[in-house]
Formats: sequence, structure tokens, C-alpha cells
Amino acid sequence: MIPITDPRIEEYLRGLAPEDDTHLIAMEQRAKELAFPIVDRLVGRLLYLLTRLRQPQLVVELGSGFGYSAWWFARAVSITGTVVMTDRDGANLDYARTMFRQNGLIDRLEFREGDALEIGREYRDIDILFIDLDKEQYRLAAETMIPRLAKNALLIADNALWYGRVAEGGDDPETRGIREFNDFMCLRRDFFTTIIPLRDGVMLAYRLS
Ligand SMILES: C[S@@+](CC[C@H](N)C(=O)[O-])C[C@H]1O[C@@H](n2cnc3c(N)ncnc32)[C@H](O)[C@@H]1O
Repeated sequence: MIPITDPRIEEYLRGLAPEDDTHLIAMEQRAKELAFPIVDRLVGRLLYLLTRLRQPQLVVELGSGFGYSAWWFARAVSITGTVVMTDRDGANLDYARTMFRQNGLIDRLEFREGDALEIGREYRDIDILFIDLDKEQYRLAAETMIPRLAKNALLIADNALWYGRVAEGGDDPETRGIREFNDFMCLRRDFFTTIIPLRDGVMLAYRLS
């Protein structure tokens, strides 16, 4: 496994990103206790910044877990914006619903239980698509959802470097899935795509028309 960011750098960056929101801290604690993969704070802050810059009306997440990444999107969209959460595990969405009811952001959220791609197909004119579901499904997710994106949409995907295994020549289904997805997006002429080596790699792909 290739370390993407030196742990000392990550610790330094985290030290520059203090947050005191009790729900956020509770979710970070929960993720730690359950060993549940969330984007974590540094990527969360990037999601927040991108959302503020793009000012989306519609954000769709494929693979929302219990709402950590959605918290950053929901905080950043305007009061008329919507963040669609999808997860096949209803217990995750129950946790998120309770949390967003308590913090007053619930009107900005839709909670959709089931297969993320089946649900995702129902939406059009998506301004921000966030992909964080099973890694074998990334390319299919992109193929399915690109026709449903708005002009100048932003496609964001977590785990684009997959613990460095994409660069090590790993051949397990998840690594293959991420590598195929990266190739698929980076070779497209209708997107401007880059991968930021932050945490586990974040792909940003801007739709050029
Ligand atoms: C990495 S976690 C998401 C973490 C979340 N984005 C965050 O940062 O807070 C992936 C989630 O996607 C869900 N998932 C994976 N594949 C899915 C699919 N095809 N349809 C619905 N949910 C899926 C899993 O149940 C899991 O909760």
C-alpha cells in the first residue's frame, strides 16, 4: 500500500481544520467506532467549498452512509437547494434523518433507500454528482449518470486513488473498478478531470458543456 499523504501532513492539515459542530463530531466518532468509511473532515471541507462555488440546486449522492458527506453538502447549498441521499441500508438513513431533523437542515434533504443507481436514474439536471458507492460500480455509475447531469455540472468521486493500489497494479475487483473509472473519466473530452491526492484521492470532473 502506497501512503497517499504522509500522516504528518494529514495531521497538520487536520489541525488547521477545527470544527465544533456537535453532530459532525458525533458522526466522526461513530465512524471511528464502527470503522465506517466516511470522507472525513479534509475532504468534507473540500466538498463544502466546491458546493459554495458551484451553488447547485440539486446534489445527488450515490452511497451516502449515515450522512457525513451529506452534512457538508447540506450546509453549503442555499435554502432552495436539495441534497439527495441514497443508501441501501435503511438504518444509515434513519440515523441521518434524525441528525438532520435536530440540526434544522432536514428541508434540504431527500432520503432514498435502495439501489443508488436505480434511484439516481430518476433525477435530471444534477448540478453536483457525488460518487461514493461500491468501487466496482464507479464506471457504471458514471455511464448511467452523465446523461443526467446539468450543463457545467461537477462530478466528484471519493477513493479515486484507492489506498494507492491503482498505482501499484493491484488486480482485485475494487482496484480494477477504480482504475477503469479513472481511465473512463480522464479520457473524456467533454469533461475536464483531475484527481487531488487528498486522503484517498478525490476526482473532480467538470462538465465542459
Ligand atoms: C463509503 S460509504 C459512504 C460514506 C459517505 N459518502 C460519507 O462520506 O459519509 C458507502 C455507502 O454506500 C452504500 N452503497 C454501496 N453501494 C450501494 C448501492 N449500489 N446502492 C445503494 N447504496 C450503496 C453502502 O451501504 C455504504 O453505506
